[in-house]
Amino acid sequence: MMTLVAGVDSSTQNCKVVIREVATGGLVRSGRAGHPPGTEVDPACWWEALVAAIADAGGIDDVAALAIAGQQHGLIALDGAGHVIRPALLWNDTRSAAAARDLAAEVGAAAYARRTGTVPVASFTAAKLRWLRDHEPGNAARVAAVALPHDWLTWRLRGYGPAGSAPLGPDLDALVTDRSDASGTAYWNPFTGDYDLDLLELALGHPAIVPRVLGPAERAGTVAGTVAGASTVVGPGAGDNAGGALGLGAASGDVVVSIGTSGTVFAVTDRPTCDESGTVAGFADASGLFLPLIATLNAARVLDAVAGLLDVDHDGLGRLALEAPPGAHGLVLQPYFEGERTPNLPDATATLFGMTLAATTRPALARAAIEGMLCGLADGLDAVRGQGVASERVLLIGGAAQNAAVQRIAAQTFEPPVVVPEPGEYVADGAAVQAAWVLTGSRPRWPVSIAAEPAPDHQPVIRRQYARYAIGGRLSPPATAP
Ligand SMILES: Nc1ncnc2c1ncn2[C@@H]1O[C@H](COP(=O)(O)OP(=O)(O)O)[C@@H](O)[C@H]1O
Ligand SMILES: O=C(CO)[C@@H](O)[C@H](O)COP(=O)(O)O
Repeated sequence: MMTLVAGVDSSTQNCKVVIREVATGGLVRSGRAGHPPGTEVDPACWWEALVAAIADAGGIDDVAALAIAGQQHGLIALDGAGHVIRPALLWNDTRSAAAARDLAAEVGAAAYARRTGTVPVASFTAAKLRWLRDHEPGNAARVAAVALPHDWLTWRLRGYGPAGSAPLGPDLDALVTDRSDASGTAYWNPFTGDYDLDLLELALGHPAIVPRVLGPAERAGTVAGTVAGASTVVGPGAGDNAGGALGLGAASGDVVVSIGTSGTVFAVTDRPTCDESGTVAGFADASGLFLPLIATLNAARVLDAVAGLLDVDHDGLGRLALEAPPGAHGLVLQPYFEGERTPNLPDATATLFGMTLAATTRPALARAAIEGMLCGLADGLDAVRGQGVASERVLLIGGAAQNAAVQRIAAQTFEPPVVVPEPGEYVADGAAVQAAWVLTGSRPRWPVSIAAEPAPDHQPVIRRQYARYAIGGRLSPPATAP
């Protein structure tokens, strides 16, 4: 009989479940369910989506182990009885920008980076705790424990929750997490592997329980009968980007560029990084190593918005974009629709530059949208490379990576060769890899095939034009002059 494992990606827009065979990695079943929009979400919606996505995947009664990866940084504040105090503040909620600046100023940016590998920006959990202390002191005073989305879902799945609504009750000491998600809190130290609880207290104003950090293949427990039998082993889970790296089996020389709700650029390294400018976050990965990363707030949804404006679907947007030449006749979209995190401009809005009569066409706008989104990621790639990370190839994943025009324009924007793994849910796959690792004690190396390798076609005009309109300065000089 096949031994099956499940991996979950509780991402910003959806919950996705894959069920794979341990021996081969073959996909057996999958499911998904939607999440509500917005940057403030009741975690109960994520629990409902998890239950629905598991049901959509045919249930997990025949699954031997499961792990949950999820969107990073989101603040789930719990009271002493295990109740969620207020809707979670997500990674892309920028109301905590001033709180992040305050924390960085109080500790000193360089000292903060040396203690956590990161300098606070609005996305990080510590900044959200400080915002809570400053704006909702009554709620802040009630905080007994702080969890991230994947920690809380893992706790719920194991049977914990508010008294009366969960079989094992509100045991806050049973909360667990992993290194990768702990490293996104800005109160965990990737150099020592310990929490820096003075920083949590500085942010929140008082101590709180934090999830115990498990190793990459440590058991979190078992499912206690809510959606499955009692024998399904549960892994520690991971932040979604670390999950993606695990699912791809990213190795030295691979830089992953993910174009989902967030845009991210990251690589697995054997040494932690410490960027005192705060551009590159010095995260941990899900295999015991490290994950230097930059994230942008404006990625696939830039294309969703411009496709909507042009009244075309994603393929139509791609077709239009390829009708315009590289550089889109000088039209540049600086795509800060949601503010921006890299560069750190939380209050910015999007701007269209270079409008001439020749450039004011549907094809030029479609291309400018794709180029602008990719230029933000290319600047991030330079910053990651600036931390000494090798970049022999770019692995392009995430919803928008399936778009043929995005693939082709990526090969015109990034300098390293671009490869596109076969369409898949690599974050959920990484969680499934972890589940198999926890179950068997050895990390599986399931094959990942490459679906496309767009021909190298670097077009310096794209980044040169974009850089002309940069606000907040370039993140770092390009690796070679355009
Ligand atoms: N062919 C496509 N071209 C461009 N964008 C796409 C395409 N397919 C999906 N998307 C977009 O990708 C996003 C979802 O990507 P995904 O990586 O699943 O995101 P997340 O994990 O952040 O929820 C959505 O905004 C969706 O509209
Ligand atoms: O904030 C970050 C990484 O630091 C984001 O990457 C979130 O983890 C959300 O990811 P998606 O939902 O876009 O996959």
